[in-house]
Amino acid sequence: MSAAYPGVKIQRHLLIVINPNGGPGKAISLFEHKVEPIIKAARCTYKVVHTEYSGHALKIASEIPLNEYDAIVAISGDGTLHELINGFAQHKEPMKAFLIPIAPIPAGSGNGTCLNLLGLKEGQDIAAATLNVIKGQSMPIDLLSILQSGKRSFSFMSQCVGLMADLDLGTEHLRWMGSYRFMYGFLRGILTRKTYRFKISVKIEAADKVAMVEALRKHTSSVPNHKPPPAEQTATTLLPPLQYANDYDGWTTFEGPILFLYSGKGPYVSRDLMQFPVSVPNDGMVDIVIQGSISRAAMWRSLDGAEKGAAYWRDSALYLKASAYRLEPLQEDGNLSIDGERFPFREYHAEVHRGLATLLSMSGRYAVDFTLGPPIPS
Ligand SMILES: Nc1ncnc2c1ncn2[C@@H]1O[C@H](COP(=O)(O)OP(=O)(O)OP(=O)(O)O)[C@@H](O)[C@H]1O
Repeated sequence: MSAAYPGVKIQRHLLIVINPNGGPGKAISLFEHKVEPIIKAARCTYKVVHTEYSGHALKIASEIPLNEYDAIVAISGDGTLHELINGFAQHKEPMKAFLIPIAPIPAGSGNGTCLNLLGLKEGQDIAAATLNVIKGQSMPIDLLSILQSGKRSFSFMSQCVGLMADLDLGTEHLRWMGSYRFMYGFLRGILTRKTYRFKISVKIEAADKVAMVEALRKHTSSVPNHKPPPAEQTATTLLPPLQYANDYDGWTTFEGPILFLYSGKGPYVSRDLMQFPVSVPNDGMVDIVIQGSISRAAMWRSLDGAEKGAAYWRDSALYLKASAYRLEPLQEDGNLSIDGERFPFREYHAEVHRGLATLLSMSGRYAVDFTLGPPIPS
């Protein structure tokens, strides 16, 4: 048994949160037919809760008893994970709540987190995700504070405006299409080729694409870090303070019409798009892509290799790593998507907190390879 469960507690006690409405609406049947037989065979014990309304997962996480569950399993999409993280933030002991690992099982439309944890081949594989529930190890992940109109929330995955927000939030009525709705939204975006005006201020930590790939290689070849969090995380009951909300010393500002800004953690945002190929779970930085206006033909060509991160090397796309940034729309209407959820289209401040939350992972890093090198000059 100890060889089969190296460094891992045997027979975990789990809280299983199922969103019956996520993605194509098959979460309950996936649980009963695929997940439950495996966790029963592994002799895990568990309590099952079905989310009954939007915000229910947040409430569950905000009231979760500490020291009872070894993990929360979310049979859902990324929206439910967003709620669980924000529920932990509202817990009376948030720093301890954040130490409860979350293990997602893909039952939504995008399932970017599962793709990042399990890789492209197994990202939709319910058995592989369930194995991670049973045997995965804690992996600290960075979170971003999002401060908007004085209200603070947390993002674990992505923030986007412009085309990439329109193709997500503007296609919500097409959830039945699964991840194909994102492709439909992109094709619609090619036709309209709409640009947006923003003021974007960034505390840049890295901007050299070749050096960022080298840093990724170093990370992938290092031993994964499953160490418990530093003592200061568990010693305090307070959320980490915002360091840069009023300090813009040394920030860089961009202004002008752009196609989109997409920022976040984790290489895949969907099966068809490796948006942040050099993202690392807990480097304390958010990856930011700012895409300037390009022709319809170039937009069309950008689909080629998008699932392998080909856009990373595109000259028209600025790729930055930052510890904080601020985005201010310079126009009235638009969509702001944070972890796939709709937020008011207003100014916000974003700031990274290193390794604040915890996911379960078999490998201790994103199970994603970025193999494309820079284009050879012609
Ligand atoms: N019983 C319910 N009725 C209505 N909405 C619900 C219910 N339970 C959960 N929700 C809401 O469903 C939303 C979507 O959930 P989820 O993220 O699980 O799937 P998804 O959005 O299809 O997947 P993805 O985020 O990967 O696109 C969440 O914002 C959640 O608040």
